[in-house]
Amino acid sequence: MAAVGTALFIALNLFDKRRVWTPESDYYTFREEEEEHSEKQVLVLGLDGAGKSSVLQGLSGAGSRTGCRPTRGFNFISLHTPACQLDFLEIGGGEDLRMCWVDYLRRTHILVYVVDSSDRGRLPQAKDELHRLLKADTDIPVVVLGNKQDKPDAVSVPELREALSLSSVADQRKLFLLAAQLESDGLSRTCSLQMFQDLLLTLV
Ligand SMILES: Nc1nc2c(ncn2[C@@H]2O[C@H](COP(=O)(O)OP(=O)(O)OP(=O)(O)O)[C@@H](O)[C@H]2O)c(=O)[nH]1
Ligand SMILES: [Mg+2]
Repeated sequence: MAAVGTALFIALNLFDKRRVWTPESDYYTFREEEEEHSEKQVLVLGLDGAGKSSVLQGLSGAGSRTGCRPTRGFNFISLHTPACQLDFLEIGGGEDLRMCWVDYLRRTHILVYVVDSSDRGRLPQAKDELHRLLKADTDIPVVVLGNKQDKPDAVSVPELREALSLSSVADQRKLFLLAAQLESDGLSRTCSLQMFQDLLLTLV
């Protein structure tokens, strides 16, 4: 049991520090620069039903947003761009999963936080969860997507800024608020997914 525990610890340590073990020598550290250019992690969070999976589906070009089921655990897609590979990790927004969100900030280059702009009753909760994340990591660039702008009861972008208390966020923080609506064919009008992707590439 102890051996398994030790092996697991070493494996986690190696993964975390990006090192490999060579039998004849000490740890060999990967050339970090090389890695940094190739893969960037984008963490996609937000309350359940906000539209995280739909965004990923749109980005992957999989088409219709209809048919997304609630994410019970994780959802992962990779986008290959000329500049780098963007690895998107969505963690489901259910109450049980929100507790582990902060644990994933550490290995992330950008946080995308999706909000259902039409779910007025849960905007205070969306705000609290967002600020919990902002407090847990004070550096990571954040893109807030005010989603479902197509719905008649959706709050406007200035209202969303107010409801999420974004003006209270420190000036030096890289924080963007974009309006989004994912059409049922997977395209977005107010915030084109291409524009969103381009923004992410400027932030990594
Ligand atoms: N009208 C409208 N509906 C949307 C939009 N984006 C997503 N939806 C719908 O909202 C519902 C929830 O979307 P999901 O993408 O599954 O939400 P999620 O954030 O991944 O939810 P969890 O995985 O449960 O955390 C689905 O029925 C989508 O079709 C949008 O822009 N407009
Ligand atoms: Mg989902």
